[in-house]
Amino acid sequence: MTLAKPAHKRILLKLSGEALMGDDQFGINRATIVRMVEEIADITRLGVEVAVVIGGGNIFRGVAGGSVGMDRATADYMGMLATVMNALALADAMDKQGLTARVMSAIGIEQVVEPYVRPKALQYLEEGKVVVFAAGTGNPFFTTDTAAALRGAEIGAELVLKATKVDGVYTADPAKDPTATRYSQLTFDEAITRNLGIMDATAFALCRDQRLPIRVFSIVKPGALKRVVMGEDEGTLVYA
Ligand SMILES: Nc1ncnc2c1ncn2[C@@H]1O[C@H](COP(=O)(O)OP(=O)(O)O)[C@@H](O)[C@H]1O
Ligand SMILES: O=c1ccn([C@@H]2O[C@H](COP(=O)(O)OP(=O)(O)O)[C@@H](O)[C@H]2O)c(=O)[nH]1
Repeated sequence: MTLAKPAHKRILLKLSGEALMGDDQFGINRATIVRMVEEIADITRLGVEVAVVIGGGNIFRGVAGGSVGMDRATADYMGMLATVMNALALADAMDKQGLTARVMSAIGIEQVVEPYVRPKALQYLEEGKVVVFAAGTGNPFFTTDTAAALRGAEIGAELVLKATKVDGVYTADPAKDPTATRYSQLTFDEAITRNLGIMDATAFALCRDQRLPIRVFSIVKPGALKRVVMGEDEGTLVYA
């Protein structure tokens, strides 16, 4: 008997901060993070090299009231710091479950986490460690979705996996339009011209130019991550 092999060798997983909240209003839900790490551990056991870009919406939303009227760039740096907190929580949960995780930050914060250095990140991945990219792109006016596209391209990932609360890309925001239907696949140009709000246009454009496909899938659905990695039809594929 031959064991099924994963369809991808190296992937970039984007976890939104909101994915860490579980059913809470904001912050990090321990049970949710543990379940997510179990799913990641499952795919690393298949030999898949995993890098993660983590969002910050869960923490940032809790303090966003204080950012009203603030300079946009300053608020964005607060958002980036929120992603660092999530990255530390995620890496801690990974270590507790027997994975070796390394956090790399796009902004200098050496006493807390090591800086992002591309060759070092590649080395960690080759060694089977999970690399968690914190602080997004390190620049205000960007999102962690764009950071996922950027880091995905830099590390030569075969696929960007965007784990969200919805199970794919819909014709309209399913949270607002109950008649919206899900695409099983669509091109980047279609996603951009139809202004489908699931990811920002900068992220889509970067992936399109680098011919780096994205699969949007549900983080809530057990086993979905593994099915995506095995090449099964799950969520929505966005391709060049
Ligand atoms: N066309 C669309 N298809 C699917 N989801 C969409 C679409 N437009 C907007 N969304 C919204 O995008 C969100 C998923 O993105 P995610 O990155 O997880 O959230 P956030 O950016 O708020 O952290 C969903 O909550 C969904 O309501
Ligand atoms: O390259 C980046 C990535 C993130 N952010 C800030 O960090 C916040 C949290 O990131 P994001 O909203 O992408 O997180 P998610 O929605 O995935 O939880 C954003 O709102 C931005 O303010 C930023 O300024 N530059």
